[in-house]
Amino acid sequence: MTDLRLGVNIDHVATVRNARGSGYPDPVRAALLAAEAGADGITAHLREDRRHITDDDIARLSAELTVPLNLEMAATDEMLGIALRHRPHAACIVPEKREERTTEGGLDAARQHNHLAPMVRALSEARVRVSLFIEPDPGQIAAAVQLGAPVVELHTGRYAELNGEEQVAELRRIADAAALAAKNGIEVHAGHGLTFDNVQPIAAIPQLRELNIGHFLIGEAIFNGIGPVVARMRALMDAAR
Ligand SMILES: CC(=O)[C@@H](O)[C@H](O)COP(=O)(O)O
Ligand SMILES: NCC(=O)COP(=O)(O)O
Repeated sequence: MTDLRLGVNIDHVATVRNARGSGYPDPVRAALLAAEAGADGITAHLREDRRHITDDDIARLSAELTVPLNLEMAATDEMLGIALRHRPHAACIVPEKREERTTEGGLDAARQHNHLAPMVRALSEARVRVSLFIEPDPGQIAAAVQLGAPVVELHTGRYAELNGEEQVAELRRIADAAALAAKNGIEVHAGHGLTFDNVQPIAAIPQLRELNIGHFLIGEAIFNGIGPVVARMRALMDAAR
C-alpha cells in the first residue's frame, strides 16, 4: 500500500458519449469500474462549454461514487456555485480557454490572487478541499501559500511532451516544485499527459500524494477495458515508490 493516490479522470468517456448524444458510454459507470479496479478517486472537469462532462454527470457522480470526487473547475462564479451546491470532496481550480483542445498550462495564481482568494475561502469554508492547478514554478507555489490553498496539482503536460535532456530538466523542475510546496505545508499532486511510459519518474517524486490521469487511460481502456488499465497504472505507480 503506498501513499500515492491515483485519481482517474473520466472526461473522455463523456467525449465519446457526446459524439452522438447517446446515453452511452456512461462516465458514471466508468468511474465505478475504475474505483473497483483500484482508483482512489475520480476527477471530472466540468468545462464552461460542457464539451464532455455535463452538469447531470456531476450530480450523478456526487450521488453514486464510492470514492472521493475531485471536481475540476474554472475560476468563475458559475462553477463556484456548482461546487458549493454539490460540495465534492475536492475542487481543483484550472485555467480554461474555450478555444483550447485541452488544458495548456497552469493557473496564474500569482497574477489572479485577488480573484482567487474569495473562491479559495468560500470552498474551504464549505469544507471542499481546494487544489490549484499550477506550473511547477516557485512563484506559483508562493502564490498558493499566500492564498492558503491546502493542495497544488503540478502540471506535467510539458514533461509529457518533451524528450531526452529537456524532459529530464522538466522532471527536475517538477521535483523541485514538489519539495518546495511540501516544505511550505502544501499537499502536492500532479497530472496531465501521464501514460504507462512516462508515469514512473513522476510517481517516484516522494512528496507527491496523488496523480490525476485520464486521457491516456480512457484511450487504453478502448482496447483492454478500464479495469485492467487502471490496475496496471496502479501497479506502475506502486513499483515506482
Ligand atoms: C487540468 C487537466 O490537465 C485535466 O484534468 C483537464 O481536464 C484537461 O482538460 P480535458 O479533460 O478537457 O482534456
Ligand atoms: N489534472 C489532470 C487530469 O485530471 C488528467 O489529465 P489527462 O491525463 O487527461 O491529461
